[in-house]
Amino acid sequence: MVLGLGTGSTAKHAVDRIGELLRLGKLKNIVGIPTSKKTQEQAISLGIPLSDLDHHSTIDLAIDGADEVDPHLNLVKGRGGSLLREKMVEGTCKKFICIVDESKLVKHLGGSGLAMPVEVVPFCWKFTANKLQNLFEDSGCVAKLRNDSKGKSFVTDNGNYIVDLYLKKDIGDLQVASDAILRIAGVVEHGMFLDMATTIIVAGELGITIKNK
Ligand SMILES: O=C(CO)[C@H](O)[C@H](O)COP(=O)(O)O
Repeated sequence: MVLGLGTGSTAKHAVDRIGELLRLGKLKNIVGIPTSKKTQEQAISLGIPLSDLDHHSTIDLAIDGADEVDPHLNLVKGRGGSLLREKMVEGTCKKFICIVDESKLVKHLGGSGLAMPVEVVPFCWKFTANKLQNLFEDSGCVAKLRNDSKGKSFVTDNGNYIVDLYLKKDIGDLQVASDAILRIAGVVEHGMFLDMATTIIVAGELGITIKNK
C-alpha cells in the first residue's frame, strides 16, 4: 500500500501511529510518500519506508490535516507551508482522509479572516502579490508575504515564498478563483484543495464525526 503522509500537528499523530503499527508488526508492505521535509524526517525516525511520486504515480491513501473545511469537503491547506507537495501527493491518491477539529469547519473557504496561502516564486514576488491582491479587490483582499519566526521571508521546501491572502468577504465561485490564481505568472500553487478529500474526520466536543464524499 502506498500511503501519502501529511504535514502539520494533526498529521503528525497519524504518522506516529503508522510508525507504531509498523513497529508492532500490525502493518506490513507499506511505503510512505511524505508531503514535506519535516514529515520525511519524522517518517525516517520512525523507520517508515519511503518513496516518491516519481516511483509511484498513484497513491492508495493519503492522511492529512487542513486549515479550513467547507460543507462540500473543499479545503484550505498550507498555513503550515507545505501546500505544493501536499497537493501533488493528495491530488494523485485514490482516497484522501482529512482529520480536523470542529474549529476548522467553515461555511465558505477564505471567509474566516485567516490566511489563504499561495506559493509563489521568489523572483519579483511583490509583482505577483499585487496581482493576487488586485484579483480579489472586490473581496477586500490584502496580500502579505509570509515571514518565518526570525522575521525573514518564509521559504518553502521547494525554495519558494508564500503570499497569504486575507479576505474580508468570500471569493465566490471557488473553481473560478482557483483558475484565476493559477493564471497569474509567478504563482506556483494555491492552498484551495477543491473536490480532493474523500473523507473528513472531525473531532468535536461530542466525539468524532465522519463525513464521506
Ligand atoms: O496544510 C497543512 C500544512 O501545510 C496542514 O495540514 C494544515 O496547516 C493543518 O495543520 P494542523 O493540523 O497543524 O492544524
